[in-house]
Amino acid sequence: MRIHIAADHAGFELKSALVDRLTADGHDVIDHGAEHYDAQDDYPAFCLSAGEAVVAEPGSLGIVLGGSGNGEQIAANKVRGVRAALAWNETTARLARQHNDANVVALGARQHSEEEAVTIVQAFLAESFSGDPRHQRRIDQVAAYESR
Ligand SMILES: O=C(CO)[C@H](O)[C@H](O)COP(=O)(O)O
Repeated sequence: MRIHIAADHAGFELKSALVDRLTADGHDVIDHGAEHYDAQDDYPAFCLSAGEAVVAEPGSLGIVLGGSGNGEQIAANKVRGVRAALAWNETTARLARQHNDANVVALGARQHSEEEAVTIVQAFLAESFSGDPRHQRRIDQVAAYESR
């Protein structure tokens, strides 16, 4: 699967670990920065770039990383067509796909061990949208608002 990943300084180390792990899992991972560790960098441009790439390439998924994942989720969700979910355990990661058809997952690198974060991301990537009409209806309502 094609995966677009992005992180600021707080998620930088986890991003490197995820690029290695997900590539080893057979995914095609595109890194949208940060390219280097810079303790003063800002997350929006990286997350917006990953979000735009996900929307431009249907079927791909995105991962945005920061200290909490909150700002990264907020930024990614500004891209029309992005449904970014903040996942904080395997269940919320799976539900983001099953119920919300999330195409981007946000994670707080300061909230998890590396192993925990990898497991959460792998759970997100392995899950599919249920296609249940009640979930689709709700997603469509949000999309209708977004396209006004
Ligand atoms: O999680 C984040 C945004 O939601 C950022 O990674 C976090 O705010 C960065 O903090 P600092 O500049 O103090 O390292």
